[in-house]
Amino acid sequence: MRPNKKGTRPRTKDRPAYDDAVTGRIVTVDRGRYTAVVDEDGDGERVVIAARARELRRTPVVAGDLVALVGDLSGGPDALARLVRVQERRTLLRRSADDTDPVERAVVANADQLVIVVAAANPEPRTGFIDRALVAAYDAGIQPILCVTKADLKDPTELLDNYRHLDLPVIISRTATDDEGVDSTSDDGLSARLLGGAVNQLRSHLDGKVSVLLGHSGVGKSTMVNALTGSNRATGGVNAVTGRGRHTSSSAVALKAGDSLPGTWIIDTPGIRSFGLAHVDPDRILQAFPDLEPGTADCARGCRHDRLAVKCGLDPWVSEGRAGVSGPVRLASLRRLLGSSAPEPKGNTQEAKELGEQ
Ligand SMILES: Nc1nc2c(ncn2[C@@H]2O[C@H](COP(=O)(O)OP(=O)(O)OP(=O)(O)O)[C@@H](O)[C@H]2O)c(=O)[nH]1
Ligand SMILES: [Zn+2]
Repeated sequence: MRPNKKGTRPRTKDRPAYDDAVTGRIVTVDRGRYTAVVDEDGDGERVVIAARARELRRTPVVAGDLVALVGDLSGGPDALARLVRVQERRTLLRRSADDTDPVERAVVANADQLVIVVAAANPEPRTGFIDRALVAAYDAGIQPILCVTKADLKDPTELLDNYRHLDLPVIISRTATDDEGVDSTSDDGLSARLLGGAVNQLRSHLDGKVSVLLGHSGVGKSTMVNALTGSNRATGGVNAVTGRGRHTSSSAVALKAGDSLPGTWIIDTPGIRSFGLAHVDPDRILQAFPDLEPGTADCARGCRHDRLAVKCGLDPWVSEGRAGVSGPVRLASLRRLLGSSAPEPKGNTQEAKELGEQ
């Protein structure tokens, strides 16, 4: 019998088409296991654990990714599905380990917003950290939002002066003493009563969107996340499985916010404290400083605008006050970022490493 050529040929050359695949959203990745939500906001919403198909071995899959799943999609305790495809990403937040590391790492896929959380005091806010996060957000095409916590400890006006020129929504949070407050508990079990108005303001920014929260340890991030997601966590479902209580790795975790529109996700990034920017083009860094950018019009061609630049147009731009009172601080910040993404002059490697910690 002659073999039927057509019938034995695989559906595509290298891999089957998986017509029966179901779409899931990755909520976290832990030691080769991918936790996804399928039938999101539907009656059959459930958590499915999957392993990556062999042909995807080299493709990074991160929180926020939309993926195709086949196999056992029941969501039962021992069920293991197979992750066979990653959908094209709308956005991809990336970092490199430090500014000298050319390997870029995917952090979160398909985020709409990056909420940069800093405390007004305790710990002291670092503009270097905010600036790095802004560059990473702009580079990824993600809208940044600045959330300043602990405004009860210190007035954040001076900090915020640095960012007045940016199209940057700012939310100022603090504790409340009266019944306007929302009680919340941090992941370490410390309780705080946050000003309800600030929590609601942040909530309205997050509604219907996928938002990444980024902040140093101790700024009050988990207190805020729990204030936003609390009621939903308590009812179980997705968060009973993906809540940080059971989560041991330091990778990003997507959480559903309680009482919010469908499609609202908060992605917490417990292990990420700094953003190396080795992967970002210096021109993109400059774009994160729209208060300074026009000052480069008079630069010589090829000017790097960094601390070694001669006759850089940014120097008169700032000294003439055209970038406002915060101009000198902003220029110093820009130059730190440019200096560390550009090829380092010899002998400065240590400094670049330290700046990576900012
Ligand atoms: N004064 C004041 N304290 C706050 C505020 N928000 C949170 N805290 C307290 O700050 C401490 C740290 O808060 P966490 O929510 O644990 O901070 P975190 O950013 O999640 O820190 P890690 O869990 O280490 O990542 C806790 O004692 C909170 O109760 C605030 O607005 N004002
Ligand atoms: Zn210049």
